[in-house]
This record gives sequence, structure tokens and C-alpha cells, in this order.
Amino acid sequence: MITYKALTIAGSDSGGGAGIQADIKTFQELDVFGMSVITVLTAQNTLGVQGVFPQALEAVEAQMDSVLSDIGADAVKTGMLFTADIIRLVARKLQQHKAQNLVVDPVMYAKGGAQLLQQEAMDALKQTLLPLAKVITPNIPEACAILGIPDIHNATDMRAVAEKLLELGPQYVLLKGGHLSGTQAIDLLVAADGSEAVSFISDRIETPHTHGTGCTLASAITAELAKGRPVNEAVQTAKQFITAAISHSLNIGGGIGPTDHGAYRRARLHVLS
Ligand SMILES: Nc1ncnc2c1ncn2[C@@H]1O[C@H](COP(=O)(O)OP(=O)(O)OP(=O)(O)O)[C@@H](O)[C@H]1O
Ligand SMILES: Cc1ncc(COP(=O)(O)O)c(N)n1
Repeated sequence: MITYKALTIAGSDSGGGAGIQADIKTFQELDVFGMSVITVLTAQNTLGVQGVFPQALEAVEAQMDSVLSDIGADAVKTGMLFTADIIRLVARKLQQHKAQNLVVDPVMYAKGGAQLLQQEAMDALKQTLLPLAKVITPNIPEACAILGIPDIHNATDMRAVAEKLLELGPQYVLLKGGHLSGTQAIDLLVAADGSEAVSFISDRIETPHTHGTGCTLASAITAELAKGRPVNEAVQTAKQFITAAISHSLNIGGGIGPTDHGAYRRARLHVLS
């Protein structure tokens, strides 16, 4: 029986691999009831982003009020928010509804390069949303953009970048190393309470089909936090989930294909049977 509830506040990806669609699939696969607040509609496929249509602020506010005033959420994730006004509204409503277990994925660019956060929205992200987060999950280019520093290119520099991000107020920073080269995909978790940094390491899978990996990882963390798991355990399960999904990524469409959100469950069923 599903008893835990998670909410994603993000953009819709018509292609189904990232955004709201990836998040809801991930919640379902991890046995958590999924709900959504759609901030932006994107016309998107494996080839790129063909259109970006921000929703009216009233529409975003009404969705948040509907869900949080009645059903509530054990954990909340934010993804593509696009404008400073949407970010400020979302932050205000999350505080008003006393949202718990907030995971902020500071989405800035799609894999194909399309801009998913307006340049002038960076200050709003830093000042209003990041301080509310339990966990933030930047990739390396996003982390460096937030800090206003040049991109880093090796895993040893990740610790300093992640710790600098803690100064912006989140309780944990999970810095994703998917954009580095090398035979391993290394993510680093650091905590504001001073506990030991932890690395989550998997073999790097050779595939171009990684559309939506960041969304999927963050929503898997959110699902596990909704169940009451500690952050370390939530990230560990999420890393297993995304590694399985990338291992079975889908060569559909003519560009960067999505991952298989069902792979983690199927692997576990296989082991259990
Ligand atoms: N080729 C790969 N093989 C194995 N794991 C990977 C690979 N690429 C990314 N990952 C893992 O996938 C997760 C997402 O990392 P990534 O750095 O790709 O995020 P992202 O760039 O934010 O994703 P997106 O662009 O989809 O938002 C991390 O756990 C990362 O280590
Ligand atoms: C609506 C939406 N949210 C997030 C992403 C990032 O995912 P990716 O970088 O894998 O394209 C995206 N492409 N679309």
C-alpha cells in the first residue's frame, strides 16, 4: 500500500524523459504517491527544446494551494522554474504551507543546451529557494554558475565547491559529477552539520541517452525522504535507481534518449524471485 506522498514543482517535458514526467514515473516506481505543480510547459523531444511556455503565476499558485492545503506532501522537489517571479512565488508558498523535506534541483540547461533558467533568475534562486532546501542537487556547471566561478574539471575540486554551496543555506549539497570525464560517475554529499562528506560512485555507463538523469536522481531522493529515510540512505537508493535507469537507457527518437525508470524495480524483482 502506498502511504507516502511526494510533490514535484517543475516543468513539463512533452518528450517524457525529464521534468514532471520523469519525476512522477520515479515516485511511482519507488512506491510513493506522486503529485505535480507545473511551472512551465516545454515542447521538447530527444532533439532539443522547441518551445518554452511559462505558466501564469496564478496557475502555479493555485496548483500549490490545491495540493498542499488538502493532500499535503511528505517531501517536495523543485526542478525547472525558469523565471525569477516563479521562483519567488514557489519559495513563498513553500514557506506558507510549511513544506518538509525540500529537494531543490537547480535546473539551468537541458542536455542539448537549451536555457531552462533565465539569467536574471539566479539571484532569486540563491536568495529565496536554496536556503529552504534540505538537499540541493546541482551538476558541476550549475554549481559553478551559482557560485560565479569557472567550471571545474576534476573530482578533487568537488569538495571545495560543494562546501562553498553550503554557505547559501541548504542542509546538504549533493554535487553531481556526471559531467566530468573518467571511468566513474562520482557524486559528493556534504552536510552543513559538519558530518563526514560521502562519495557515491558508480561505473560510468557509455551511452549518449542520459536525458533527464538529473531530474530522476533528485526525484528518487525526494521519494526516499518522503518515506522518512535519512539523507545518506535516500541518496544511496537514488544513485542505484539512476544507475539502473541509465544502464537500460532508451534509444528512441533521433537525439539524446531518456532512461528507463522501470529498470531498478525490475532488477530488484529479479533478485527477489
Ligand atoms: N554516463 C553515466 N553513467 C553513470 N552514471 C551517470 C552517467 N551520467 C550521469 N550519471 C549520474 O547520473 C546522475 C545525474 O548526474 P548529471 O551530472 O548527469 O546530472 P544533470 O546534468 O543535472 O542531469 P540533467 O542534465 O538530466 O539535469 C548522477 O548520479 C551522475 O553521477
Ligand atoms: C522540463 C525539463 N526539466 C528539466 C530538464 C533537464 O533535463 P536534461 O538536462 O536531461 O535535458 C529538461 N530537459 N526539461
